[in-house]
Amino acid sequence: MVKKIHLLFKLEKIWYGLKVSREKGFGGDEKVTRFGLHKWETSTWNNSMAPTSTTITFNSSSCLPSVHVEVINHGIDLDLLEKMEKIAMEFFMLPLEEKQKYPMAPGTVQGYGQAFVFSEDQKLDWCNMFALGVEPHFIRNPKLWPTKPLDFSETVDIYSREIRKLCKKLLKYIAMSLGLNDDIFEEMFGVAVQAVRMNYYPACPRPDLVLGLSPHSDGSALTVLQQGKCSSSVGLQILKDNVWVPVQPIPNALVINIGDTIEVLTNGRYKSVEHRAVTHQEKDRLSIVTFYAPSYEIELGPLEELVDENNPCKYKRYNHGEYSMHYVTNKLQGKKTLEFAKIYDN
Ligand SMILES: O=C(O)CCC(=O)C(=O)O
Ligand SMILES: [Fe+2]
Repeated sequence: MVKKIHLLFKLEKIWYGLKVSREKGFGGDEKVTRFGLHKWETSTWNNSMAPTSTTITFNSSSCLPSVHVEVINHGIDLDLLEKMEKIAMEFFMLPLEEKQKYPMAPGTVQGYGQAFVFSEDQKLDWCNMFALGVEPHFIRNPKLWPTKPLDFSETVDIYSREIRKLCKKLLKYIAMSLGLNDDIFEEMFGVAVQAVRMNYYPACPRPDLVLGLSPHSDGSALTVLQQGKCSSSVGLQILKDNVWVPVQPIPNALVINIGDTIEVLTNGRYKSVEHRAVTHQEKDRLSIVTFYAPSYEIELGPLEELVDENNPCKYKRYNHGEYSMHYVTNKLQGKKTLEFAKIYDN
Protein backbone atom coordinates (compact mmCIF):
# COMPACT_ATOMS: atom_id res chain seq x y z
CA MET A 1 0.00 0.00 0.00
CA VAL A 2 2.76 2.43 0.95
CA LYS A 3 4.57 1.73 -2.34
CA LYS A 4 1.41 2.38 -4.29
CA ILE A 5 1.01 5.78 -2.73
CA HIS A 6 4.57 6.69 -3.66
CA LEU A 7 3.84 5.70 -7.21
CA LEU A 8 0.73 7.82 -7.32
CA PHE A 9 2.73 10.77 -6.06
CA LYS A 10 5.35 10.34 -8.76
CA LEU A 11 2.67 10.23 -11.41
CA GLU A 12 1.44 13.55 -10.15
CA LYS A 13 4.71 15.19 -11.09
CA ILE A 14 3.99 14.54 -14.73
CA TRP A 15 0.79 16.45 -14.41
CA TYR A 16 2.37 19.76 -13.60
CA GLY A 17 2.22 20.79 -17.21
CA LEU A 18 -1.51 20.32 -17.55
CA LYS A 19 -3.70 23.39 -17.71
CA VAL A 20 -6.50 23.81 -15.23
CA SER A 21 -9.69 25.53 -16.14
CA ARG A 22 -10.14 28.75 -14.23
CA GLU A 23 -13.37 30.31 -13.25
CA LYS A 24 -12.96 34.04 -13.88
CA GLY A 25 -13.65 36.62 -11.26
CA PHE A 26 -15.03 36.59 -7.78
CA GLY A 27 -18.79 36.76 -7.97
CA GLY A 28 -20.80 35.92 -4.98
CA ASP A 29 -22.70 37.08 -2.07
CA GLU A 30 -21.52 40.21 -0.35
CA LYS A 31 -24.70 40.85 1.53
CA VAL A 32 -23.17 39.98 4.83
CA THR A 33 -20.88 42.78 5.79
CA ARG A 34 -20.92 43.13 9.53
CA PHE A 35 -17.58 42.62 11.17
CA GLY A 36 -17.83 44.79 14.19
CA LEU A 37 -16.82 44.89 17.75
CA HIS A 38 -17.46 41.59 19.51
CA LYS A 39 -19.40 40.44 16.54
CA TRP A 40 -18.24 38.55 13.53
CA GLU A 41 -20.63 37.66 10.81
CA THR A 42 -19.34 34.21 10.28
CA SER A 43 -20.20 30.80 9.19
CA THR A 44 -20.05 27.73 11.24
CA TRP A 45 -20.90 24.13 10.72
CA ASN A 46 -24.01 22.07 11.16
CA ASN A 47 -23.74 18.34 11.49
CA SER A 48 -23.55 17.31 7.88
CA MET A 49 -21.88 20.11 6.01
CA ALA A 50 -19.92 23.12 7.18
CA PRO A 51 -20.59 25.92 7.21
CA THR A 52 -24.05 27.37 7.53
CA SER A 53 -24.31 31.08 8.06
CA THR A 54 -24.57 32.13 11.69
CA THR A 55 -23.66 35.17 13.70
CA ILE A 56 -21.41 34.39 16.57
CA THR A 57 -21.31 36.97 19.30
CA PHE A 58 -18.30 36.78 21.51
CA ASN A 59 -18.46 38.13 24.98
CA SER A 60 -16.54 37.42 28.12
CA SER A 61 -18.87 34.67 29.27
CA SER A 62 -19.04 32.77 26.02
CA CYS A 63 -16.39 30.92 24.18
CA LEU A 64 -16.26 28.61 21.26
CA PRO A 65 -15.11 25.05 21.75
CA SER A 66 -12.88 24.69 18.73
CA VAL A 67 -12.69 27.52 16.38
CA HIS A 68 -12.95 27.66 12.69
CA VAL A 69 -14.83 30.54 11.11
CA GLU A 70 -15.17 32.03 7.67
CA VAL A 71 -14.90 35.80 7.65
CA ILE A 72 -16.73 37.41 4.77
CA ASN A 73 -16.18 41.08 5.41
CA HIS A 74 -12.47 40.92 6.02
CA GLY A 75 -11.86 44.22 4.24
CA ILE A 76 -9.26 42.84 1.84
CA ASP A 77 -9.68 43.93 -1.72
CA LEU A 78 -11.14 41.12 -3.81
CA ASP A 79 -8.82 42.00 -6.70
CA LEU A 80 -5.88 41.37 -4.41
CA LEU A 81 -7.24 37.95 -3.42
CA GLU A 82 -7.74 37.16 -7.06
CA LYS A 83 -4.25 38.34 -7.97
CA MET A 84 -2.75 36.21 -5.23
CA GLU A 85 -4.56 33.19 -6.54
CA LYS A 86 -3.44 33.99 -10.07
CA ILE A 87 0.27 34.23 -9.23
CA ALA A 88 0.12 31.10 -7.05
CA MET A 89 -1.51 29.15 -9.86
CA GLU A 90 0.93 30.53 -12.42
CA PHE A 91 3.79 29.41 -10.22
CA PHE A 92 2.42 25.87 -9.86
CA MET A 93 1.86 25.67 -13.62
CA LEU A 94 5.51 26.44 -14.40
CA PRO A 95 7.60 23.56 -15.71
CA LEU A 96 8.94 21.34 -12.95
CA GLU A 97 12.58 22.38 -13.63
CA GLU A 98 11.63 26.01 -13.03
CA LYS A 99 9.91 25.27 -9.71
CA GLN A 100 12.76 23.09 -8.62
CA LYS A 101 15.02 26.12 -8.62
CA TYR A 102 13.39 26.88 -5.26
CA PRO A 103 13.63 23.54 -3.48
CA MET A 104 12.35 22.88 0.00
CA ALA A 105 15.43 21.31 1.57
CA PRO A 106 14.75 18.18 3.66
CA GLY A 107 13.76 19.09 7.20
CA THR A 108 12.92 22.69 6.25
CA VAL A 109 9.57 24.27 5.51
CA GLN A 110 10.41 27.00 3.00
CA GLY A 111 10.52 26.54 -0.77
CA TYR A 112 8.84 24.25 -3.23
CA GLY A 113 8.18 20.60 -2.40
CA GLN A 114 6.67 18.69 0.46
CA ALA A 115 7.07 19.60 4.09
CA PHE A 116 6.84 17.21 7.04
CA VAL A 117 8.50 14.29 5.25
CA PHE A 118 10.86 12.45 7.55
CA SER A 119 11.32 8.97 6.14
CA GLU A 120 11.56 7.07 2.88
CA ASP A 121 8.49 4.97 3.63
CA GLN A 122 6.28 7.72 4.92
CA LYS A 123 2.98 7.81 3.12
CA LEU A 124 3.09 11.11 1.25
CA ASP A 125 0.30 13.63 1.06
CA TRP A 126 -1.05 14.46 -2.41
CA CYS A 127 0.02 18.05 -2.26
CA ASN A 128 2.72 20.30 -3.56
CA MET A 129 3.64 23.19 -1.40
CA PHE A 130 5.40 26.42 -1.95
CA ALA A 131 6.13 28.14 1.32
CA LEU A 132 7.91 31.36 2.20
CA GLY A 133 8.81 33.09 5.43
CA VAL A 134 7.60 36.67 5.05
CA GLU A 135 8.00 38.62 8.30
CA PRO A 136 10.16 39.65 10.03
CA HIS A 137 12.53 40.12 7.12
CA PHE A 138 15.34 38.05 8.60
CA ILE A 139 13.30 34.85 8.15
CA ARG A 140 13.16 35.42 4.38
CA ASN A 141 15.36 33.36 2.19
CA PRO A 142 15.68 35.61 -0.90
CA LYS A 143 16.95 32.69 -3.00
CA LEU A 144 13.55 31.06 -2.64
CA TRP A 145 11.52 34.02 -3.89
CA PRO A 146 10.76 33.19 -7.51
CA THR A 147 11.41 35.50 -10.43
CA LYS A 148 8.42 34.06 -12.30
CA PRO A 149 5.67 35.08 -12.49
CA LEU A 150 7.10 38.60 -12.61
CA ASP A 151 4.73 40.13 -10.08
CA PHE A 152 5.04 37.26 -7.60
CA SER A 153 7.10 38.91 -4.87
CA GLU A 154 5.32 42.24 -5.00
CA THR A 155 1.91 40.55 -4.77
CA VAL A 156 2.97 38.35 -1.84
CA ASP A 157 4.24 41.44 -0.03
CA ILE A 158 1.07 43.47 -0.51
CA TYR A 159 -1.16 40.51 0.31
CA SER A 160 0.82 39.68 3.44
CA ARG A 161 0.55 43.23 4.73
CA GLU A 162 -3.24 43.10 4.39
CA ILE A 163 -3.50 39.68 6.04
CA ARG A 164 -1.31 40.94 8.88
CA LYS A 165 -3.75 43.78 9.54
CA LEU A 166 -6.63 41.30 9.57
CA CYS A 167 -4.83 39.02 12.04
CA LYS A 168 -4.17 41.94 14.38
CA LYS A 169 -7.86 42.85 14.28
CA LEU A 170 -8.98 39.31 14.92
CA LEU A 171 -6.61 38.98 17.86
CA LYS A 172 -8.08 42.14 19.34
CA TYR A 173 -11.59 40.69 19.07
CA ILE A 174 -10.49 37.44 20.63
CA ALA A 175 -8.93 39.37 23.53
CA MET A 176 -12.10 41.42 24.00
CA SER A 177 -14.25 38.31 23.91
CA LEU A 178 -12.31 37.03 26.90
CA GLY A 179 -12.48 40.28 28.82
CA LEU A 180 -8.78 40.92 28.31
CA ASN A 181 -6.97 44.11 27.36
CA ASP A 182 -7.50 44.52 23.57
CA ASP A 183 -3.80 44.76 22.86
CA ILE A 184 -2.66 41.92 25.04
CA PHE A 185 -1.66 39.64 22.17
CA GLU A 186 -0.10 42.35 20.05
CA GLU A 187 2.00 43.58 22.98
CA MET A 188 3.05 40.08 23.91
CA PHE A 189 3.83 38.81 20.38
CA GLY A 190 6.69 41.22 19.65
CA VAL A 191 7.45 41.36 15.93
CA ALA A 192 5.04 38.65 14.83
CA VAL A 193 6.23 35.90 12.52
CA GLN A 194 4.30 35.48 9.33
CA ALA A 195 4.66 32.82 6.66
CA VAL A 196 2.67 32.02 3.57
CA ARG A 197 2.13 28.56 2.12
CA MET A 198 0.51 27.82 -1.19
CA ASN A 199 -0.83 24.30 -1.45
CA TYR A 200 -1.67 22.79 -4.81
CA TYR A 201 -3.60 19.52 -4.85
CA PRO A 202 -3.79 18.00 -8.32
CA ALA A 203 -6.77 15.82 -9.17
CA CYS A 204 -6.06 12.39 -7.78
CA PRO A 205 -7.05 9.10 -9.46
CA ARG A 206 -7.55 7.40 -6.08
CA PRO A 207 -8.81 9.94 -3.52
CA ASP A 208 -9.82 6.99 -1.36
CA LEU A 209 -6.15 6.05 -0.93
CA VAL A 210 -4.42 9.32 -0.30
CA LEU A 211 -5.04 12.53 1.60
CA GLY A 212 -4.26 15.99 0.27
CA LEU A 213 -2.89 17.04 3.64
CA SER A 214 -2.77 14.88 6.77
CA PRO A 215 -4.81 15.84 9.84
CA HIS A 216 -3.19 18.53 11.96
CA SER A 217 -3.78 21.71 13.87
CA ASP A 218 -1.65 24.70 12.94
CA GLY A 219 1.17 25.75 15.26
CA SER A 220 0.39 29.42 14.63
CA ALA A 221 -1.73 31.77 16.70
CA LEU A 222 -4.09 32.33 13.77
CA THR A 223 -4.21 30.93 10.29
CA VAL A 224 -5.91 32.70 7.41
CA LEU A 225 -6.80 30.40 4.56
CA GLN A 226 -7.90 31.47 1.13
CA GLN A 227 -9.52 28.70 -0.88
CA GLY A 228 -8.80 28.91 -4.60
CA LYS A 229 -11.74 29.55 -6.85
CA CYS A 230 -10.33 27.78 -9.87
CA SER A 231 -11.89 24.58 -8.65
CA SER A 232 -15.22 24.01 -7.03
CA SER A 233 -13.98 20.95 -5.16
CA VAL A 234 -14.50 20.93 -1.41
CA GLY A 235 -11.17 19.88 0.00
CA LEU A 236 -10.86 21.29 3.50
CA GLN A 237 -12.39 19.29 6.34
CA ILE A 238 -12.49 19.98 10.04
CA LEU A 239 -12.85 17.48 12.83
CA LYS A 240 -15.97 18.04 14.88
CA ASP A 241 -17.14 15.50 17.46
CA ASN A 242 -14.86 12.93 15.84
CA VAL A 243 -16.47 13.39 12.43
CA TRP A 244 -14.73 14.99 9.47
CA VAL A 245 -16.96 17.80 8.27
CA PRO A 246 -16.35 19.36 4.82
CA VAL A 247 -16.01 23.13 4.74
CA GLN A 248 -18.10 24.47 1.91
CA PRO A 249 -16.21 27.44 0.46
CA ILE A 250 -18.11 30.72 0.74
CA PRO A 251 -17.37 33.09 -2.14
CA ASN A 252 -14.77 35.70 -1.16
CA ALA A 253 -14.58 34.52 2.44
CA LEU A 254 -11.37 33.81 4.27
CA VAL A 255 -11.23 30.82 6.57
CA ILE A 256 -9.78 31.56 10.00
CA ASN A 257 -8.41 28.71 12.04
CA ILE A 258 -7.34 29.11 15.62
CA GLY A 259 -3.85 27.67 16.03
CA ASP A 260 -2.13 25.93 18.94
CA THR A 261 -0.63 29.16 20.30
CA ILE A 262 -4.03 30.68 21.03
CA GLU A 263 -5.17 27.41 22.59
CA VAL A 264 -2.25 27.60 25.01
CA LEU A 265 -2.52 31.33 25.73
CA THR A 266 -6.25 31.08 26.43
CA ASN A 267 -5.72 27.98 28.58
CA GLY A 268 -7.94 26.02 26.21
CA ARG A 269 -10.82 28.52 26.09
CA TYR A 270 -10.24 28.70 22.35
CA LYS A 271 -9.17 25.35 20.99
CA SER A 272 -7.08 24.95 17.86
CA VAL A 273 -9.05 23.24 15.15
CA GLU A 274 -7.96 19.91 13.74
CA HIS A 275 -8.26 19.88 9.98
CA ARG A 276 -7.12 18.07 6.86
CA ALA A 277 -7.46 18.34 3.10
CA VAL A 278 -8.86 15.63 0.87
CA THR A 279 -8.33 15.18 -2.84
CA HIS A 280 -10.77 14.91 -5.68
CA GLN A 281 -10.76 12.49 -8.58
CA GLU A 282 -11.28 15.07 -11.30
CA LYS A 283 -10.68 18.46 -9.79
CA ASP A 284 -7.50 20.08 -8.62
CA ARG A 285 -7.49 22.60 -5.81
CA LEU A 286 -5.41 25.51 -4.52
CA SER A 287 -5.23 27.00 -1.06
CA ILE A 288 -3.18 29.97 0.11
CA VAL A 289 -2.48 29.85 3.79
CA THR A 290 -0.97 32.51 6.05
CA PHE A 291 0.36 31.54 9.46
CA TYR A 292 0.56 34.34 12.01
CA ALA A 293 2.51 33.64 15.18
CA PRO A 294 4.45 35.37 17.95
CA SER A 295 8.13 36.20 17.67
CA TYR A 296 10.34 33.13 18.20
CA GLU A 297 11.91 34.78 21.22
CA ILE A 298 8.90 34.99 23.46
CA GLU A 299 8.08 32.68 26.33
CA LEU A 300 4.43 31.83 26.50
CA GLY A 301 1.94 29.89 28.55
CA PRO A 302 -1.67 30.31 29.66
CA LEU A 303 -2.52 33.92 30.52
CA GLU A 304 -2.82 34.29 34.28
CA GLU A 305 -6.22 35.99 33.83
CA LEU A 306 -7.53 32.72 32.43
CA VAL A 307 -6.25 30.43 35.14
CA ASP A 308 -8.02 29.91 38.48
CA GLU A 309 -9.17 27.05 40.63
CA ASN A 310 -12.04 26.30 38.27
CA ASN A 311 -9.75 26.52 35.24
CA PRO A 312 -6.46 25.01 36.31
CA CYS A 313 -3.44 25.60 34.16
CA LYS A 314 -3.49 23.06 31.31
CA TYR A 315 -0.26 23.97 29.50
CA LYS A 316 3.31 24.61 30.54
CA ARG A 317 5.33 27.71 29.72
CA TYR A 318 7.73 27.36 26.83
CA ASN A 319 9.73 29.30 24.31
CA HIS A 320 7.76 29.81 21.10
CA GLY A 321 10.82 29.28 18.90
CA GLU A 322 11.27 25.88 20.53
CA TYR A 323 7.66 25.00 19.87
CA SER A 324 7.99 26.07 16.23
CA MET A 325 11.05 23.86 15.86
CA HIS A 326 9.20 20.97 17.47
CA TYR A 327 6.28 21.56 15.10
CA VAL A 328 8.29 21.55 11.89
CA THR A 329 10.39 18.55 12.84
CA ASN A 330 7.44 16.23 13.44
CA LYS A 331 4.98 14.57 11.12
CA LEU A 332 1.50 16.03 10.92
CA GLN A 333 -0.52 13.80 13.24
CA GLY A 334 -3.69 15.44 14.40
CA LYS A 335 -3.09 17.50 17.53
CA LYS A 336 -0.21 15.35 18.71
CA THR A 337 2.31 18.19 18.41
CA LEU A 338 0.47 20.15 21.07
CA GLU A 339 1.25 17.41 23.59
CA PHE A 340 4.60 19.20 23.84
CA ALA A 341 2.82 21.85 25.91
CA LYS A 342 0.18 19.86 27.78
CA ILE A 343 0.12 19.35 31.51
CA TYR A 344 -1.68 16.11 32.21
CA ASP A 345 -2.02 16.02 35.99
CA ASN A 346 -5.29 17.95 36.28
O1 LIG B 1 -5.66 23.30 1.81
C1 LIG B 1 -6.31 23.43 2.83
O2 LIG B 1 -7.51 23.72 2.84
C2 LIG B 1 -5.65 23.20 4.16
C3 LIG B 1 -4.24 23.71 4.24
C4 LIG B 1 -3.69 23.67 5.61
O3 LIG B 1 -4.31 23.26 6.54
C5 LIG B 1 -2.30 24.13 5.86
O4 LIG B 1 -1.59 24.49 4.91
O5 LIG B 1 -1.90 24.13 7.05
FE1 LIG C 1 -3.38 23.72 8.44
